[in-house]
Amino acid sequence: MTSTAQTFIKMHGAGNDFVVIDSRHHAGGVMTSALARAIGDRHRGVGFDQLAELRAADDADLTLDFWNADGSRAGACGNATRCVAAMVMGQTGAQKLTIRTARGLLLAENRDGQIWVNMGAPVLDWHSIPLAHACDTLHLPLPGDPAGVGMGNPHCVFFVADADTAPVAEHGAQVEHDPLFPEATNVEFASVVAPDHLRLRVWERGTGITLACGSGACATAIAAHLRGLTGRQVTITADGGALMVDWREDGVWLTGPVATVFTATLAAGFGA
Ligand SMILES: N[C@H](CCC[C@H](N)C(=O)O)C(=O)O
Repeated sequence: MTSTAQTFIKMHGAGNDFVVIDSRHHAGGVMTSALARAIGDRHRGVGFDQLAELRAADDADLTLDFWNADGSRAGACGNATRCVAAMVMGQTGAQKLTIRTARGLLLAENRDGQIWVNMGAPVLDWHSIPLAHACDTLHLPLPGDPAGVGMGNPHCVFFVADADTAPVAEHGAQVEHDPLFPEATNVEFASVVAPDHLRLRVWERGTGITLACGSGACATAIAAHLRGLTGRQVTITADGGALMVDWREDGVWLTGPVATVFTATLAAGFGA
């Protein structure tokens, strides 16, 4: 891939930014951890919170794989899924898409121009989040009484009086690698604005502070509802914009703004 120029699309969903690479014509895809890390370098590469690679799928409209800026893989990325779904729907005119991801088959729907993605059922058992040992996942044995929720990736959600003053960088970096999370974790700091409105700031595993996180918004909405703080439909005000989460019987639906920034080509030999 490094000998021929590689085209990519820069997109963001509520400021959570992505490099999207369309490898549907390359069986198996082209991305590697080292190349993702090189592209993800905001000084020497392009920069992104996640890189999303599209690949062909036998049993779905497309396959999506996600990488973090440090070159690690992410099992889920709600905002990139929304962005890619909007892009492909724009190309083909499809109103619905099935998307194969590491967490299973997801459904995206265009409802009056708004792209919704069903992120699947939340994971609430300790073993599958995964946690290192059995515990009450709604009240993890950590200072600050966070909740643990899996959305195809692990989330540790702290409810705080005011998310705006939460020590996201310091506390987030520390909790990300707490031994309770054998695969590390994304970390959310949320405060309740109203029974249908949360304020959220996020520290993402493998990336750091981001302006929004779709799976984090879903995990936060689930934890808030299970703790009796909110209903099943919430608006989540992240630093980069507002996301909406609707926990229905068939899964956790997510929507929010989508933007295409530019299309460009990596210089031949980049990352070699
Ligand atoms: N921004 C993404 C989540 C990335 C999660 C990733 N940092 C991980 O390692 O799980 C989202 O919109 O859901």
